[in-house]
Amino acid sequence: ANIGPFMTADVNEVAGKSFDYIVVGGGACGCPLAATLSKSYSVLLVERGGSPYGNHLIEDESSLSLYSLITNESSSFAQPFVSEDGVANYRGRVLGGTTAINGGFYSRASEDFIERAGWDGELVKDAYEWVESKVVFRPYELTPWQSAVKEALVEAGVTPFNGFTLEHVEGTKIGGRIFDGNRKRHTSADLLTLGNFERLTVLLNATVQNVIFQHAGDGRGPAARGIRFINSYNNNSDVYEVYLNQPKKGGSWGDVILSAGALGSPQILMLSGIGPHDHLKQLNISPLINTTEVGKGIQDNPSLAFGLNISQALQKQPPAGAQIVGIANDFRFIIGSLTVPMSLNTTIKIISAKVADPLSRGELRLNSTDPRQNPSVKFNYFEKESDLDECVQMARLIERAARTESIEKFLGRTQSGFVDGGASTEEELREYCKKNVSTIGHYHGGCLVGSVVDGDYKVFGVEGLRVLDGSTFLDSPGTNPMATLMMLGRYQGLKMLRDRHGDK
Ligand SMILES: Cc1cc2nc3c(=O)[nH]c(=O)nc-3n(C[C@H](O)[C@H](O)[C@H](O)COP(=O)(O)OP(=O)(O)OC[C@H]3O[C@@H](n4cnc5c(N)ncnc54)[C@H](O)[C@@H]3O)c2cc1C
Repeated sequence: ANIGPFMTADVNEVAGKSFDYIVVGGGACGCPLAATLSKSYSVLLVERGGSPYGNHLIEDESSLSLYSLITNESSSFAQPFVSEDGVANYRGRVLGGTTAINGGFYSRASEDFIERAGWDGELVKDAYEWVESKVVFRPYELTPWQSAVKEALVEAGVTPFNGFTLEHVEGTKIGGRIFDGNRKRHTSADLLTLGNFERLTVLLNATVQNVIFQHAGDGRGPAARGIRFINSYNNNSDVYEVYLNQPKKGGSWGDVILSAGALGSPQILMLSGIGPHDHLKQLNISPLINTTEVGKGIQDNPSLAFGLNISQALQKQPPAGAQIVGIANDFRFIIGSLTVPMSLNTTIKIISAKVADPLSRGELRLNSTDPRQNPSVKFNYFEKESDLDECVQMARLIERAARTESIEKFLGRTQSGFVDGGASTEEELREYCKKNVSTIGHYHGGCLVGSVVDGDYKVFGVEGLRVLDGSTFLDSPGTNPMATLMMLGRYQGLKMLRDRHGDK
């Protein structure tokens, strides 16, 4: 259902063909990028998963996170992975990427983030608005629970109350959502409908293995000329290729752009021979460029989830995302509440929060040369002592919010604290953080701007290859990242069109 004329899952329709641009990964960033480039050029978007359309586990807010009860590593649309730290996590494996499985809360980056990134403020604004015109909705009515959460956050000192805003401002706010008024999820895949159908091809169920390079021999680095991919879901070893179009006389080549996410893009670079050579040698991958920084700097925001003590009647309420979020303690903590599944027909209400700017960073390495398998990731939560100090303060904020009158009145019960009645000691909370650190999926980094890619997201040392997704971020933007990732796909697509038109 709803599969556009430009989508196919038949490899034979595209194998051996050439396109002006090849985008790898149809997630938050890849879809708006492919749609934008298709205005003037032929574009192939290759996605390892299937279509999100017609899948109620993706589309219905009342199925939020139900996938966590039924996933498997090799085929489900939410691919589970456990980091070496022992924390369970997910990555989208479907057109729409992680926007098809996330909490759906939408918030722009701060002006400060945009300035530090060196982006053009006007173009950023246009790009956000383009995204918002299609997939972002304002919750006109708060659910009774989210109303209580709003009161509780204000009572806990997360002030001022800012009403509805898409901006990253201190205090408590009603934010945008990718769930519409009928509680139906929209994903970044909807942005493809803003592209030019004549020039856009989307290939589903195809996992990209590596980039094909040509050695120009003119003193410049090797140049990307296409990609190799395999079928995601059958076990045959057939490998297919597609190529970049040869430019017309005097013209320039297009690019291969990796938008496979913080785990996928460093993985494909390494499988293409771009990474730390000593590591690639262990897997018998022929080295191309010794970029030791690939896979480095990957990071996740340490989070805590506090399960509220609720009645059996409330446990029957369906899953639901957040409408309210608090930005607390001088932007250091992001706090909100979700209703998440415990079993197929019961839910629990959690207050969860993340440390917004942790200092600890980790590393991604390959486990195998099979691109269908998860790479191994270690986030090194709390490697830096200050992140643990932050976690303790965040735990106290959560306890304070959980023990407000607003929450107790709504739930009709007194809430305890993380460790005891809510008066846990510093030492107890430190131990608690170490043992119970969790994630809200905002992991990023692995192909950082400045070390793996330049300011135009071009991979250092080679021609015609870019990375554009969360793997390029040093920090998670704003309240949460998807808004800025979708914006960036549009923004960078427009810049690439301008730069190339300028060439002509
Ligand atoms: C549980 C959870 C809840 C979240 N909640 C929110 C929220 O409420 N608000 C918010 O702003 N953010 C949220 N996020 C984060 C946000 O969704 C992600 O940061 C964002 O989607 C990442 O975008 P991306 O483009 O980097 O990667 P993705 O969106 O993950 O896209 C990568 C795409 O590449 C594809 N791919 C990977 N490897 C290959 C390959 N080899 N070949 C072909 N295709 C490939 C994948 O299948 C995927 O479609 C959440 C994340 C999680 C996990």
